[in-house]
Amino acid sequence: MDIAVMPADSTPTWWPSPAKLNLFLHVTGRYDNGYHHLQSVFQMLDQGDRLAFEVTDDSSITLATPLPGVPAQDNLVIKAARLLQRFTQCPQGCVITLDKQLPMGGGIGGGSSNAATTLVVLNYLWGCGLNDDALALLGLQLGADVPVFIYGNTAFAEGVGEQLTPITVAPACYLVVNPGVHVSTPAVFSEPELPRNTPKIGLSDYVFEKTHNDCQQIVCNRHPEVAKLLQWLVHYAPSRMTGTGACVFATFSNEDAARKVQAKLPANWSSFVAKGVAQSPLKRQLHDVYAAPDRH
Ligand SMILES: C[C@](O)(CO)[C@H](O)COP(=O)(O)OP(=O)(O)OC[C@H]1O[C@@H](n2ccc(N)nc2=O)[C@H](O)[C@@H]1O
Ligand SMILES: Nc1ncnc2c1ncn2[C@@H]1O[C@H](COP(=O)(O)OP(=O)(O)OP(=O)(O)O)[C@@H](O)[C@H]1O
Repeated sequence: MDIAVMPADSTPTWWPSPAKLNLFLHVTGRYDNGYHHLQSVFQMLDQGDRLAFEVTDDSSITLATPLPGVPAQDNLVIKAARLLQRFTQCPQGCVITLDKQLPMGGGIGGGSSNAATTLVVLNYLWGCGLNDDALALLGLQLGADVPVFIYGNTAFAEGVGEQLTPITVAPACYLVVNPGVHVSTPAVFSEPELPRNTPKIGLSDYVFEKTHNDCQQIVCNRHPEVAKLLQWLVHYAPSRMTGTGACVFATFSNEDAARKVQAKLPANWSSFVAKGVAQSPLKRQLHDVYAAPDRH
């Protein structure tokens, strides 16, 4: 899989829905409701899915491009649109087109990012007038990873992943590889052997080499293909699993180096190369739209 750079000027208007990586993931505790207290760096990427929205005068919300295996009412895009419509009592509806490029359930945030793009863009197109804080609170109802895509910054995260502070990390190009196994996020977080008391670090202490992913060992034990992929990749570059997997990323200083290793990958592992960005392409496009002199 090779993901094309998302165009910002094609017709219909496509809106980016970028992927993220968890550069590290420490589980530092557990809340009474079963959710875990995490520390992480969310790295925004310049690659991802894209969505288009056609506003309708009636209140119907339709997804023109259903995802195989995901009923429309469970699709986070539909859930996000309905949530915003209900919360703002918006009388309008929409037809949504989702161009799915990212592997699903890979720990790269596909569904959460789709939900965030839907909230951000419909807020604009429907003229709801909510600010990012309000949208992030709404998004949190859909998933712990939605707020970071609303704000759209590479960020140090705490809480369940919703307490976000922008962070500057070294520029890098990532080879993201999908080992092709499905890892259930709730299953990883309910594992008795999951380390749950990693000492907290400060934002300024973050160094890739001094951090880790607390979920990685458990996923490697349960899914040998992930362990095999990591062993293969670390031979070429610093590598780690993202989120609760199953995707793994290797870190390079430039695109050429990443593409050289991508060319050597065994054929059974799909992959894409992406640059780390400080601000998500969604936020950049939105900024341009709001800044345009002829916007209505
Ligand atoms: C692990 C990460 O991928 C890191 O980016 C995310 O925090 C997961 O975010 P997400 O997929 O949006 O997660 P949610 O849909 O909110 O939760 C899925 C499941 O993961 C577990 N979960 C999630 C986040 C968290 N801080 N603690 C948890 O224990 C819960 O069992 C929950 O039922
Ligand atoms: N628009 C969507 N895109 C992808 N998955 C969706 C979507 N809507 C609902 N889902 C469901 O959510 C599940 C998780 O998908 P997703 O791609 O968000 O996982 P992920 O990359 O592991 O996310 P995270 O890193 O946030 O945990 C899918 O298996 C699918 O059943």
